[in-house]
Amino acid sequence: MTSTILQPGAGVRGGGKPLEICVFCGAGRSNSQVIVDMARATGRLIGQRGHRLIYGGGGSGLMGEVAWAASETGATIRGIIPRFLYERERAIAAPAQETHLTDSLHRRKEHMLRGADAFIALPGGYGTLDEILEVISATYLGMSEKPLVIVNAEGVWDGFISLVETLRRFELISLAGQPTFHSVASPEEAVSLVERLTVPAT
Ligand SMILES: C/C(=C\CNc1ncnc2c1ncn2[C@@H]1O[C@H](COP(=O)(O)O)[C@@H](O)[C@H]1O)CO
Repeated sequence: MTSTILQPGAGVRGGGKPLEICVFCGAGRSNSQVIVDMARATGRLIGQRGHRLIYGGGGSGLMGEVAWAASETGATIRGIIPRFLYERERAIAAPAQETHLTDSLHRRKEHMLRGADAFIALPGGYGTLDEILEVISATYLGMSEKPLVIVNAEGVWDGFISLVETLRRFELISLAGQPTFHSVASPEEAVSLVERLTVPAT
């Protein structure tokens, strides 16, 4: 995908190029303040470092937290949401953004995968898990080289990471090829890693 060159004066701290960072996370809010804070920190960092947010378009739950924090720090936002979820996930309560309505969850994922330079996954439920697996599958099958960084806040992804390790140990997942995802402990590490691993097309 292509990314826009920054105008003079605008932009990414440290002189890098702005990235389209797609954040996957729960539509629910979580009962953990640590997780909510990490969602907000992720959105804030994306804005503070001059990147753009792509996300699921919701205005509530962790999705809403990421989007509002990104918006408050000046990020441009693209929300991609299926029509049937628009009301249920309170897209009306989301910050100003370019909203892209799709006909299905499948089309939403296609847009996210095509439009982003990199992916950050926060805690979430089935939907987040599904999005993580979509990116991992594309990387595993050699169809994508875009990095996926999982923020393992409160150890919510421990079970998933351990399952992948087990599948590798039994050689049910190939050990060859590039890693299909990275796991970090904090939003700061996630955004820094994404910046390091991503070379947007010019
Ligand atoms: C059983 C699995 C996936 C099936 N479920 C979903 N697939 C795709 N997207 C979904 C699914 N359930 C909810 N969503 C949407 O994803 C966003 C995050 O949801 P979360 O469940 O809170 O993480 C949200 O917009 C959901 O509506 C596993 O393969």
